[in-house]
Amino acid sequence: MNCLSPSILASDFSKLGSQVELLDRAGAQYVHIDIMDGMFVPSISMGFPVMKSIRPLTDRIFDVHLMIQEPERYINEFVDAGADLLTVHAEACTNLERTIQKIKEKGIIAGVAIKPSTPVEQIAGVLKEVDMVLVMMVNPGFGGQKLIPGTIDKVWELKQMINEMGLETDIEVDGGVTLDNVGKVMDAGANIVVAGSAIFHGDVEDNVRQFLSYMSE
Ligand SMILES: O=C(CO)[C@@H](O)[C@H](O)COP(=O)(O)O
Ligand SMILES: [Fe+2]
Repeated sequence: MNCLSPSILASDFSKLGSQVELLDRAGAQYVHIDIMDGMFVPSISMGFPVMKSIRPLTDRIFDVHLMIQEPERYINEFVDAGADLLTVHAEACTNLERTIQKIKEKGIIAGVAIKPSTPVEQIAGVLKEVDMVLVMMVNPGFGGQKLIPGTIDKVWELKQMINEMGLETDIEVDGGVTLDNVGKVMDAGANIVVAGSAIFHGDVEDNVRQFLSYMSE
């Protein structure tokens, strides 16, 4: 199934609650929550209190993208804060297999993410264990960047690998996705689309609807 996951990093934080309600009303299936620790990536974004405060506002899937070093330290806390889907970076884990196992033991959806410079082969060993692979289309750390064209080939490559292994793993693309390039990334094999700055400008509800109608074609 194709799903849209608007990234609230690009939202107006002074009215975060009403913006999340708006995403829900417009039909976005996921809410993408970027967690940055100032170590794995240079920036610091938000944490448990923010997640807890918006959790009662929607039943949509909380798609939590952990850009933090050694994420295994905080899995329990993110689940308690309302995560439905936890994605950890392959580059950030001391023991990737154990981290994924720990997420799955909590009964939620498990994802693994790779940076643009990380080859898909690096996650071949955990593909059978995860529900989703997040392919970064920009270097993680900031919203509003331009999609790096070579990353689309990585999505193709990953899709092929998933098919060859007889799996049905979801592929999420994150960073620089707009209405102009969403067709290309979906043709390459992505079925979950993160969009931040392309959603949070002008009429947010209308932007969500435009993405959704494009993605259902
Ligand atoms: O994880 C990240 C950035 O590190 C993303 O989720 C961005 O927040 C997406 O924003 P846009 O590139 O769509 O503006
Ligand atoms: Fe993200």
